[in-house]
Amino acid sequence: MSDKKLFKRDEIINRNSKTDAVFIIKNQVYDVTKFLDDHPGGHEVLLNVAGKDASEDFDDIGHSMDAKELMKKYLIGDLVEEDRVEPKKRKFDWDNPKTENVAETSFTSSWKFPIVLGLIMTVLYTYLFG
Ligand code: HEM
Repeated sequence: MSDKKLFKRDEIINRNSKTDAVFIIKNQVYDVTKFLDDHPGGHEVLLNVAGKDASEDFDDIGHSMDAKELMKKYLIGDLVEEDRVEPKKRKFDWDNPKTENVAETSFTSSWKFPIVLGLIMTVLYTYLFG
């Protein structure tokens, strides 16, 4: 445990083989290469998520407390601060708000138009018939 490392998500993507199987669960990095043959759920499920974030898959199974205790043995480190995500949330690029740059709509199609039109009509009505 003393040699815990910090990893970037990019460093893990290619670690998805039988001889090097690493995945992420809740921002922590696990090397399960030596566990593949011993996993009660089989090695295939682990290889399927190797190189990826397995948080949801791990939770979906509803692993026991024993399993959660056992996983500590395979913990090799954490994700670097900027690659972490809030638990239960999918990774989303909040740092790139360019999509918010929506062009200004024309005045006639905006919500202000009917209000202004209504005001003009009211003033006109009062002026003519009031
Ligand atoms: C280091 C990480 C993991 C450890 C230590 C671990 C450990 C275990 C253990 C001890 C069991 C027996 C049942 C239990 O005690 O809950 C189990 C079952 C299972 N695990 Fe994992 N597991 C890990 C990761 C995963 C991941 C990432 C997946 C899915 C992608 C997965 C899928 C399964 C499945 C399908 C079963 C069989 C459930 C059943 O037969 O009902 N496991 N695992």
